[in-house]
Amino acid sequence: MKISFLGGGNMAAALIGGLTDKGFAGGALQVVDLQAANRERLAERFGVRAVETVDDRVLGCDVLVLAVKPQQMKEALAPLAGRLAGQLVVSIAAGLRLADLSRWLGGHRRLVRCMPNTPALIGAGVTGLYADPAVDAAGREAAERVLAAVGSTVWIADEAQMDAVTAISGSGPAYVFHFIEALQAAGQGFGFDEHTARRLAIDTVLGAARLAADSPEPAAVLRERVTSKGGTTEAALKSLAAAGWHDALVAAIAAAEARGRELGDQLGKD
Ligand SMILES: NC(=O)C1=CN([C@@H]2O[C@H](COP(=O)(O)OP(=O)(O)OC[C@H]3O[C@@H](n4cnc5c(N)ncnc54)[C@H](OP(=O)(O)O)[C@@H]3O)[C@@H](O)[C@H]2O)C=CC1
Ligand SMILES: O=C(O)[C@@H]1CCC=N1
Repeated sequence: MKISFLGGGNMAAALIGGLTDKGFAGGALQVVDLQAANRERLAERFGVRAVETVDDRVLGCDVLVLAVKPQQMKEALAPLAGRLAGQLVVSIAAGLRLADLSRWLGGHRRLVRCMPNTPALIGAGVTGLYADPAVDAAGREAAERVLAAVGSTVWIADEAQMDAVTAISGSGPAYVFHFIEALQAAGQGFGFDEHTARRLAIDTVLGAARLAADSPEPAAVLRERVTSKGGTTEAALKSLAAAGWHDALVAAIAAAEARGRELGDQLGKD
């Protein structure tokens, strides 16, 4: 399968890294990016062909992944309008709706909207996918093959819910990294050196996530098992509750979802 990427930034690099790790040959992958530094890094690291503008070789792919920022998409797609035929187009852009992408592409309908996340780089991503009803089973399978190579996949029945996927799992790694930062900073505040504090923080998150993934029990039960009556965890959780931590996190995720819808509304007007 030949895959071209329009945009070679953070997320494209994560996907390309994950795909080459999984045995996709760098020679079957191409990237278009405006930044020479990105092109050089991707070509050197993964052996992909990296070019500044779309050419016939880029268009001669089976799957074209749209990986520019939502605000850059309309302009980036202009040179492609009317030049696509059988290629499956997979957009990873937050907010942008298939109807708008299709219009900007001159009516192309072999379109799948998906939302991966950066752990794709190590094959540990999760991606939500939604296909235009015009996409056949082979098109859905091709999209799934690309994204399943870099983690788990979930098909979403209603395109409107893609903004919620974006808010939970697309942006989600940032919330977890923020949590790790706080755990590590607290450790360093207690006088641990950076390495020790980092290990304590990261291995805690890793272990807890693996336990949650392997356990048939809900996270709430696992949390209660850590929380001895009158103990240290109870003290910490009371402090978090007093600070409104749970509600703040839920509100933050709602803000991300709303921003996705807003991007779709604003950018789709053009
Ligand atoms: N980062 C993440 O965790 C995730 C991101 N996404 C989505 O992925 C997309 C890319 O995000 P991200 O990788 O973070 O963004 P980046 O800004 O890192 O990457 C986008 C790249 O595309 C380049 N570019 C802009 N216009 C064009 C063009 N016309 N032709 C070719 N290349 C172009 C940009 O160059 P320049 O810098 O000059 O503009 C930049 O290097 C977004 O739509 C985002 O919503 C989805 C899931 C997770
Ligand atoms: O922050 C963003 O808009 C993108 C989409 C999901 C993760 N990063």
